Amino acid sequence: MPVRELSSGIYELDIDDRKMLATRNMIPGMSVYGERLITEDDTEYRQWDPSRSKLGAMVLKNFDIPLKSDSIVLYLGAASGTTVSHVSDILTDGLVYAVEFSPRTMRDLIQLCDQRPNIIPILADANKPQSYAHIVEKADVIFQDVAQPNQAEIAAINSKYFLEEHGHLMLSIKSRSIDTVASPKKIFKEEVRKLESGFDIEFEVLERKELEPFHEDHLGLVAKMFVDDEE
Ligand SMILES: C[S@@+](CC[C@H](N)C(=O)[O-])C[C@H]1O[C@@H](n2cnc3c(N)ncnc32)[C@H](O)[C@@H]1O
Repeated sequence: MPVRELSSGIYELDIDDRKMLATRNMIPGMSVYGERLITEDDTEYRQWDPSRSKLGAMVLKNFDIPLKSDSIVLYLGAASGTTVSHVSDILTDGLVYAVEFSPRTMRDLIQLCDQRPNIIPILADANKPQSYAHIVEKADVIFQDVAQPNQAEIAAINSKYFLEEHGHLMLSIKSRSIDTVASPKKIFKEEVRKLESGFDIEFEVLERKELEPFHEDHLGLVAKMFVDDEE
């Protein structure tokens, strides 16, 4: 079975002429959300369903994914850990701080963390980074999937607290969480404008693409914090 590494720790498997996105399973034999496990050359892979993961969709939309095996990641909107589990597979020498504010969902996430020591679960509101600033270290990547009307603002305040100077912000923006009637394109344009110049820190947007057909009315975005090296 042909296996191709698309990005650090992210693979495309060719099974019966069908391409499948996957990560290497950190805990062989255990699936997390009923996904398929495939073994090839003594390595077990876990199927990664892009329609259940904005990050998975961003991989298939050919974003340049800034995750490395030793990255420190702050993940906002972890839910029960579907996507966080794949980030955990990718970060063989790194760590993911997973923030989620629903206590019920957090219970599932904690079970996942029992098996995966590189996930640190944090029950907190991403609007209040000061409430977890004593736990979280500086991050190479902030990934945010909170589906809230003030997504850009949440991204900015967390970046201010936690993003390394040359780190990356990855964002999934759901237009309907911001405005149910306005056109998604208009909403995305305004969110990009806010990130570029709406806060006291500025971002340089490196890539932005809509996540269809995997997620309707969602924009994926990768940005860098703007740092004036001449100061
Ligand atoms: C779309 S789901 C995330 C799915 C997840 N990223 C995945 O791919 O597996 C959004 C999650 O963000 C959480 N959330 C929303 N607002 C939040 C906030 N202010 N702070 C922390 N979590 C939040 C919700 O409870 C929900 O679990």
